[in-house]
Amino acid sequence: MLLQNSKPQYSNSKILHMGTAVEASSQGANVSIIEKKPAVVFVLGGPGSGKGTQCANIVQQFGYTHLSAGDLLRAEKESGSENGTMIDNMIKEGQIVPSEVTIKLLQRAMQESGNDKFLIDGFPRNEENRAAFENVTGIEPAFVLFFDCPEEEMERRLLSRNQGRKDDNIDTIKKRFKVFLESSLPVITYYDARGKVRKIDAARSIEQVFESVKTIFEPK
Ligand SMILES: Nc1ncnc2c1ncn2[C@@H]1O[C@H](COP(=O)(O)OP(=O)(O)OP(=O)(O)O)[C@@H](O)[C@H]1O
Ligand SMILES: Nc1ccn([C@H]2C[C@H](O)[C@@H](COP(=O)(O)O)O2)c(=O)n1
Repeated sequence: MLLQNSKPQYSNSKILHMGTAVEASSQGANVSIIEKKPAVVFVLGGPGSGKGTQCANIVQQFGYTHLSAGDLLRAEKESGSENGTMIDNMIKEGQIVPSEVTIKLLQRAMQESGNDKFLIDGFPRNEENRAAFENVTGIEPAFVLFFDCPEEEMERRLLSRNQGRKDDNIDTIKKRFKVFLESSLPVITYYDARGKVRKIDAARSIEQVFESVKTIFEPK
């Protein structure tokens, strides 16, 4: 098993129901994104492991659309949605928002993008996210990009991120680490058992990490 043999930093170790498919609006065709069988890469790793940073590089070089589940949830909260208070509370506590909410946001963003290849960053975050996405969309990821990074390094990065995020404080960071270990790592283990995990040593410079990432996306 990849996660066990290659000394991971952590060793302990939901978009459309065909019936609820969102119809294309801005792209002209009334075809749901799911029917187009998009390529999906899940981008996972602990808080601060560098997922967003590397996704920006992948977008530039390989033409994917980057969808950050966290960014979509923050934008939904800011939009004054009826779920705003719930989302805000969950984020402050480092907890995971119910799959139904996150999947709807991902579904809409995929539909509106017009693209057919997606980096889904920070999702699935737990078994409920994973199973619901699969059930609702029928989509299996092409692979899972896993950024493996020690907690101390992730903590350093988050505390100096300086983007005004409410959850980048030490109390919430500790809660996020706990949720990552208890709920998110099992999802990575699930995909690893199916040969889908591409693990990257994320404790290096941004440039070094991207060199490794490129080898995964470049055509063989
Ligand atoms: N390889 C790296 N070396 C040093 N700093 C990095 C590296 N990668 C990202 N950073 C910095 O660390 C911080 C966290 O990175 P980023 O936002 O990409 O992480 P993330 O995994 O998306 O975090 P989250 O899950 O909290 O959204 C940012 O300030 C970023 O500039
Ligand atoms: N699938 C997800 C992704 C994110 N969230 C919430 C909880 C996270 O702590 C927060 C920030 O996510 P990040 O930007 O760090 O990826 O957003 C969630 O509930 N479900």
